[in-house]
Amino acid sequence: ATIRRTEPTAGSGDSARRFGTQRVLVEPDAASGVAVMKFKNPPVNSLSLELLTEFIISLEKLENDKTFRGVILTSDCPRVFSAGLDLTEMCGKNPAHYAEYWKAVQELWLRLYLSNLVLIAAINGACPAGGCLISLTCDYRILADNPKYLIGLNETLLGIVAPFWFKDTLVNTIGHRASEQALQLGLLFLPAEALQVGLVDQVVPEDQVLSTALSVMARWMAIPDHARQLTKNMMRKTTVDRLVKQRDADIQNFVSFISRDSIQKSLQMYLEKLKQKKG
Ligand SMILES: CCC/C=C/C(=O)SCCNC(=O)CCNC(=O)[C@H](O)C(C)(C)COP(=O)([O-])OP(=O)([O-])OC[C@H]1O[C@@H](n2cnc3c(N)ncnc32)[C@H](O)[C@@H]1OP(=O)([O-])[O-]
Repeated sequence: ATIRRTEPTAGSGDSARRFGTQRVLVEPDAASGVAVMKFKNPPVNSLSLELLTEFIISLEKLENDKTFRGVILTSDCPRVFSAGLDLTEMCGKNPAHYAEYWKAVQELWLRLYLSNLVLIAAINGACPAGGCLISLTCDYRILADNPKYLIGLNETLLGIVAPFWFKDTLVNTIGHRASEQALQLGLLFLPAEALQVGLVDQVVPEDQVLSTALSVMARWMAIPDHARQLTKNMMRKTTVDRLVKQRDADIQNFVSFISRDSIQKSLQMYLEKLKQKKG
């Protein structure tokens, strides 16, 4: 059954009113059935446990509200869509924390990848690693044309390995050979390169990212939901089932990998490098 929450929703006739949480702003438009969801976890929208949790709650709320058929994911932070998984959640913590964190990452991916909603990523900033993964779960990706807005699964550059379901999501989008290179080299693509390899569907001037997302959304919304949803399910369910079948093993695997001294050292060095870069 659908649980209605107390905050005003577009269904209550208050379509201009924002709702959401501290780190996930939701701008609903009841008339069109589209909500814009903006990540607001400054400075770089790293996917902390809090952001993941709030993201899952906001998504569930929209999924349960029949008013909404489409969601545009974008960033409220200037220049960054999302810096990916929060390195501080994976560094210097205990195994129980790593397990809880990883479960939340899995949960978000599982919900996004098979969402009944039309999801469009309006990528208005840098989009590495986990940020790229989120965009890859969407049905369509639009990237702002700015040479600073690199996108890709760069995990190997940090000395870590993208899990098999990150890999599957990439392979489903750009194919096996391109993924093989992109993953091993930890490639971060410039907008034109991302477009060429099929990592994004459109590159547009920065000030047109959201308006383009809205017009693309109109096209997707013109398709009967039922047929579109079943088709999406047909395309993606096998990939999702692979993780569902071995969720616990995947958590164990992550915990033992991330707890290794050598991995902790590389992550700490990477974080240090990020901090020094600032000065
Ligand atoms: C098996 C696991 C799979 C892993 C998947 C992943 O997603 S792994 C993730 C892989 N992700 C990456 O490789 C991306 C790493 N990040 C970047 O490349 C850049 O931050 C940027 C291009 C996103 C933005 O550039 P910019 O010049 O606008 O910003 P800036 O660089 O000056 O940073 C500002 C502050 O944010 C901090 N911080 C940054 N990222 C993270 C993070 N993920 N987490 C936590 N903190 C992070 C940074 O230290 C600094 O902190 P300070 O000094 O204020 O205390």
